Amino acid sequence: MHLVTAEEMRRLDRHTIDTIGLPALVLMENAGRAIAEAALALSAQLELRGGPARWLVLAGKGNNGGDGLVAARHLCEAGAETAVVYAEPPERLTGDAAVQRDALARFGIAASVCAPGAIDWRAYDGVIDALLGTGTRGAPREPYASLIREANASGLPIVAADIPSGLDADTGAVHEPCIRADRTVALAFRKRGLALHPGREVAGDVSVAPIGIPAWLAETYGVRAFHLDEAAVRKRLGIDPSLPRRTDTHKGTYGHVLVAAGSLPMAGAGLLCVRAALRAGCGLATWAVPARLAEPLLGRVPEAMLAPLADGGRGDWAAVPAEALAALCTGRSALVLGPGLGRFEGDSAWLRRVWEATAGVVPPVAADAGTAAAQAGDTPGAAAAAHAAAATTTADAACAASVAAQAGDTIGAAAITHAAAATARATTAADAASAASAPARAAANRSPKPLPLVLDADALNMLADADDFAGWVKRPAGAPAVLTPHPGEMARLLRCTVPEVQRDRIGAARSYAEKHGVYVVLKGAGTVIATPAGIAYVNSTGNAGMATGGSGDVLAGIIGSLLAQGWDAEKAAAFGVWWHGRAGDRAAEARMTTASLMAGDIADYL
Ligand SMILES: NC(=O)C1=CN([C@@H]2O[C@H](COP(=O)(O)OP(=O)(O)OC[C@H]3O[C@@H](n4cnc5c(N)ncnc54)[C@H](OP(=O)(O)O)[C@@H]3O)[C@@H](O)[C@H]2O)[C@@H](O)CC1
Ligand SMILES: [K+]
Repeated sequence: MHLVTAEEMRRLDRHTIDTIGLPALVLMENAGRAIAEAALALSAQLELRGGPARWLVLAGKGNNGGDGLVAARHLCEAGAETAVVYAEPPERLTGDAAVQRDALARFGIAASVCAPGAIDWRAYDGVIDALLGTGTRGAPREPYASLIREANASGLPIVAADIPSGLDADTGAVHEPCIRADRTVALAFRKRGLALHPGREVAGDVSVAPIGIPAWLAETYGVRAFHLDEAAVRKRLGIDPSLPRRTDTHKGTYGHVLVAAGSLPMAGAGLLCVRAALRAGCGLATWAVPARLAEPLLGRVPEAMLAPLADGGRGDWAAVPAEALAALCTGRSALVLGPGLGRFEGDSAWLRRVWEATAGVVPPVAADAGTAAAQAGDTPGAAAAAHAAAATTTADAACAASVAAQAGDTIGAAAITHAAAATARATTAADAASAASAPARAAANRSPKPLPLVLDADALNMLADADDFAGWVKRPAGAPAVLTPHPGEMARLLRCTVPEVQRDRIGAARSYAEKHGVYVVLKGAGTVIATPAGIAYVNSTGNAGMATGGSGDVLAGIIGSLLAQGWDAEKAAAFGVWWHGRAGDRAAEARMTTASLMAGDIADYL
């Protein structure tokens, strides 16, 4: 379940050898035996030409090579025809690998030193790659490089010892050349590079073989990265993926998510997000949209409630005051903000107001009455009143009034009626503002209730453009923020390049999460979830068919829904990602090709 770096692995090895007292040769013996067993299991599945399986072991000069030599002995003992090719003259092997070299010679196993083009690959049924392991630095040099290329070109099944040779064990970067394995037997712990893209694509089926290094040692040494598979979901996160429910529950038990998403050109993003939220189990979902979208969207998701926000007839968010949205948060248990939102003038400051309102902060009342009304909006009525005060048309004021009415805020509704009437009488906005400001000021004395927040898509771009983000209020424990960037958005947030993000995805997500006290879901093959405490998960589910428009909107809806159900952010983000990928896999299985997958299918297979 743990994912280790090469350096962490070295420390765990050393502790086992020096402190626990297990000789390194015992670990190597266990490693080699596990590799041989994986090879034999593979031969049993292959259609061999009658006789015993013929295995070729490619051995490097380090301990990875030593593992391969042990595997050769065990294969031989099990009756397989086995040969060894050393990448370098065997005299260069030292320490435990040299012990294995000598034992192998006494066993009578055929061994030779590689020479370009000398191997007749047709004489074998499979290859054990024991050339390079966690001691690799940079791209394989000659003669390793040629051996790797030839092995790949042979078309033979390859079992890699620990990692495919040429893979960066820490980052998942694939050097040129790199072994393309059918199976990888990870020794003691899965190396990070086996879980991260593109490394996991060259590793084939990965199994983890215990070799004598105790699993608990990883905790002792502070290993804080995890492979997110079903075992981790059950054991580490403590979640039963069937999400059983008690019978004596009702819709109020499962939270109420507010989704603020969609604009005229991207209304579908909101549709996908809110549908996914409902499929992910929240009791109620309200979909806040620019008012112009409300009518065309009526009935599209009958299970969700629509909350139109006065938009000056634009169909986007540019004219929707942050306070009007913040006001809708009252009585809701999580907010998802971003899918299909679009960008507009001053949107970073707009986002800050939503951020602070959902973190439970009331901005200081400004001197100007109109601004005060706009900023004090911590209850539906007050904010809607502020909105009405700012409204220049009767229609907008009426829309704001309906928000207040929906929220059941009678003071606010009265203020709005007043403000709307003022607007209708074509008096100035200042008149309307003063009508609204009294209840707004009264409301300012009541603190808004904080709630969890999911930021996706353009909300992340707004955040990236906020030069003052480091100074934004820290979120209280019950109101975490989960950010769901793709690599481009992550690069904008970190102010670096996409290749820099992709080179170290765990490092990128983790550094941002720790620095800003947020949860980061860095999307892409092997989605990384990082917590403010420095824990990271690398997801194992999902497929390339999910690289399609709307897939991220579905994920944001799932995570928001789980947060609304009261899950803590680490569980909501990690399980949400795993579930999203799992649903994508199930949806892909139902089609002829992953290429046919659409984001809506993912929501349907939750
Ligand atoms: N107790 C333990 O430690 C256990 C370890 N175990 C096993 O040991 C593995 C780690 O072993 P390791 O540390 O010896 O390193 P390994 O990967 O075999 O290679 C190092 C050699 O490669 C060379 N080399 C480096 N880069 C290169 C390049 N680009 N191109 C070409 N050559 C390159 C480098 O030579 P140098 O450059 O230093 O001259 C050095 O000689 C680990 O993955 C697991 O399989 C298990 O048995 C369990 C117990
Ligand atoms: K290897």
